[in-house]
Amino acid sequence: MVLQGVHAHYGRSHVLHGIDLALRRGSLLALLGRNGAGKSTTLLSIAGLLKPTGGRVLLDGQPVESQVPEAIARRGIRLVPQGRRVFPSLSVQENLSVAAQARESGRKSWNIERVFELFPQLKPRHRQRAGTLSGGEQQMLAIGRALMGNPEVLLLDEPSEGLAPLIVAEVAEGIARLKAEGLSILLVEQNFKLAMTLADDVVILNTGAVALRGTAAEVQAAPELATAHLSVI
Ligand SMILES: Nc1ncnc2c1ncn2[C@@H]1O[C@H](COP(=O)(O)OP(=O)(O)OP(=O)(O)O)[C@@H](O)[C@H]1O
Repeated sequence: MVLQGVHAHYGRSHVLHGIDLALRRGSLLALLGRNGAGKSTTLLSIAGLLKPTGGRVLLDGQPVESQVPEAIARRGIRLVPQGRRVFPSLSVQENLSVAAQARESGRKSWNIERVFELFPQLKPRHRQRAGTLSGGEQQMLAIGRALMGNPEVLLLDEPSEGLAPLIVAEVAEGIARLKAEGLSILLVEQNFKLAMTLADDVVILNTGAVALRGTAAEVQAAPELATAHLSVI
């Protein structure tokens, strides 16, 4: 997936100023930056929930930026939004089954059992209402819902937010497995260390523009160049 010069506005407020990035197939790109840098807006623009006001979003070389969100999802781009947003009054199983969508992807298709293999602690809770799950379980369920659409590209918006370190490690383990299976993942994170354990490539935004880009190895070699643009060290 490639973004070429993507601009976005909220009303008159111009928040993305020509974002270029390339997510290589089967890799994980960490999109970092301070609060308000434009990370969530970038994900919303890719998913079609906020229409870009300029530029292109290409999936396998085909532009998708003018399509409606449902069509973009069917093309294989799925967003796990910030704050999870599972259906609180539906059970775990119902949350997953309503999200199921067959899609020709050339890889093993997702079903509820496979989601439970990825995140085993969801299985004993399959009848429990999603609103009563812990934050970590809700995050796992939100990722599972996206997987039920058999995506090629997963957009993850701060999956570690508000979770205890042990739970963060479990979610991260699941994300690493998805990458190993060949999914392409765009990960927005405030947790720099976590992002660096998962990333192949890094893009850092500052006030709606790319401030730094490189491979994870390049950023690891000179982390101060990255952390200068972040709130946390
Ligand atoms: N619905 C909205 N209406 C108007 N302005 C918005 C809206 N959502 C975000 N913004 C503004 O757009 C800019 C980018 O916000 P965005 O949420 O993309 O940042 P972010 O990097 O994801 O930060 P955070 O970590 O706080 O979510 C900020 O200046 C923010 O105040």
